[in-house]
Amino acid sequence: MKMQKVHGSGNDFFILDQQDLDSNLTEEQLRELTKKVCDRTNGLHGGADGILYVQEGHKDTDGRMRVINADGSEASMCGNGIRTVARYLSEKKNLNNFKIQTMYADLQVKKSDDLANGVQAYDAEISPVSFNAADLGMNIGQDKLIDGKIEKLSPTLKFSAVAVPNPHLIAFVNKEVLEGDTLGEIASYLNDGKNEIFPDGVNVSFVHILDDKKIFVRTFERGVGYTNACGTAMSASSLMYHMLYSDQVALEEKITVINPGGMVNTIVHKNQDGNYWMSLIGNATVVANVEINQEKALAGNFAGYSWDETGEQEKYEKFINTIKE
Ligand SMILES: N[C@@H](CCC[C@H](N)C(=O)O)C(=O)O
Repeated sequence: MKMQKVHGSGNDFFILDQQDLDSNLTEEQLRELTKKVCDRTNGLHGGADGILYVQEGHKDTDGRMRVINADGSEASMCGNGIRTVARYLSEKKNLNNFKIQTMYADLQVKKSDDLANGVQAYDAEISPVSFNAADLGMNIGQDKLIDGKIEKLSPTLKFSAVAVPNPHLIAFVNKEVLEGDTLGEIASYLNDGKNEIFPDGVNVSFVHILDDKKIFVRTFERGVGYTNACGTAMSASSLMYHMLYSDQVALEEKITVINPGGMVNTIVHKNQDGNYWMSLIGNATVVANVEINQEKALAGNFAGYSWDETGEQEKYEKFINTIKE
């Protein structure tokens, strides 16, 4: 069974095309395979943040992406991942500008200019956007939360909750809080499977404004934990940056988003019916082409797997070093 090891901003995944399966997978087997392959300790070549499962899409699209988190839970969307799936389908079907079917929307994707030599980039639509508690799976006694307190979580921090369409809880913080333990403490509680605020969990991000139109986003993801980056979180954070700091960034203006794994650019749009959507532009790096035995992998046995590196990771790291200078 073939797979690709990929990443967007260091948020890493295995792309698994249903057409490359040795035999069909049940839903339970897909979840179990993901947990085994992505395990950071005993998984495949250092594991991953999840599996991006690629299937044929319905007639208005050129493919379908399902997002399986490292813990086996399924998410409605993956911003870093859809850029890598866009590249995979672009190269498989010789496309440049097309739509990918996701759980709640068919999303436009297109190839973007390379970020540097050997660092390919794609532009992905992030939508739909909702602030409604029902769409967020949020129970706080009110329908929306925009720059408001949740006393049970923090006496001081102010949060915004937005679904893009997966759920995100976002707070703007200073550098000290950004780098501290509070994010992990709050996110671990909200993803414990028992709390009443987000019973289905939520991706939690702390955002620090670095400069005009430049932010740093650190994310603890539902179903994964801390990741190098979360594309939907960076998009949601960009939207809240525009809404709460509109003097710094207007609609249609490019925002530079830095994260522990690299960077992306985002643009916040508002369409004629008043709904927001974002463009998420960033790398789509193929680290290696992989071959494993599917039956053995389901048992967590990766003996004899092949790992054929593309050389792109070295070029990505060289690019990132120029960003961090
Ligand atoms: N890292 C992804 C988001 C993956 C799903 C998320 N953990 C969730 O459960 O909603 C991204 O780049 O958006």
